[in-house]
Amino acid sequence: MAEATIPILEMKNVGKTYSQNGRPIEALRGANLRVKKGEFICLIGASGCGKSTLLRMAAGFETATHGDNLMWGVPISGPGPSRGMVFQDYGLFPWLNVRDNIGFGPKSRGRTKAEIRETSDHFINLVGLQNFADVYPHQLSGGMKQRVAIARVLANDAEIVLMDEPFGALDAMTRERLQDELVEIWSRTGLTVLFVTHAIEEAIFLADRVVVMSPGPGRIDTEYSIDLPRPRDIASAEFNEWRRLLSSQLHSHHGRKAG
Ligand SMILES: Nc1ncnc2c1ncn2[C@@H]1O[C@H](COP(=O)(O)OP(=O)(O)OP(=O)(O)O)[C@@H](O)[C@H]1O
Repeated sequence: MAEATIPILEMKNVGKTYSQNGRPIEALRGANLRVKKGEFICLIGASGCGKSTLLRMAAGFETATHGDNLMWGVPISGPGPSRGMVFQDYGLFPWLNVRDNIGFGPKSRGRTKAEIRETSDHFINLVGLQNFADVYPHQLSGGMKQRVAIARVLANDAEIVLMDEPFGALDAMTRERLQDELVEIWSRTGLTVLFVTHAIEEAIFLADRVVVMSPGPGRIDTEYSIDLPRPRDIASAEFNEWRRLLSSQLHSHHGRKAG
């Protein structure tokens, strides 16, 4: 099969049962997901529906209890640099400047000084931080930290970036700015992104495809391709139509009428 037709990430009938004080907790049942290279996928759903579990399985931090969890058709057997996790606090090393944060992965994999410099400069340019290479994380804005975090996973050869509610704790204005920046980096780099969120609007703004999950046990319910042109206008009638549709779908899971 040609590479283009193999999904970068594929879950086939994946289930996950945790054990909590000897009691089984079925976090995920029968999940099927195909992610194509370059797609931006948002996972959305009520608390406890297995979003983080699914993301952590894609990262290789968790193993499936049953089913197949594949990258380029090969079983994922543990964490690896090709799947880069970006954490809510960005996980930057405060004692390293931007260049050294980005060069950390290549350095720990034994690359030469010249190679590390070339790689970090390449990704510094890619995310537009040329003037900030020698600056430390505490001197950066939230948006810049995000750019460093993404450049760092890219410099580590990530093909897919996994993000678990990275903007969950931010005020609305910062959040909107970071969403804009993320879409801009994604469209420029051809990255594949799997992004967990609770926020309907965020999912519609970011995603090519929104995957709606539901709890008890966690499962994938429905997928929607968001066919709105980019950059997306959150005030448009079409955007509102998506907001209404997803809201009513999510609220149907816990019996509340969508407003
Ligand atoms: N390490 C674990 N051990 C035991 N149970 C777990 C573990 N991780 C998650 N669970 C349980 O699995 C279920 C799914 O959790 P998960 O964190 O994947 O959901 P989520 O949709 O990401 O939730 P939230 O939106 O609140 O972060 C929950 O019932 C949770 O309590």
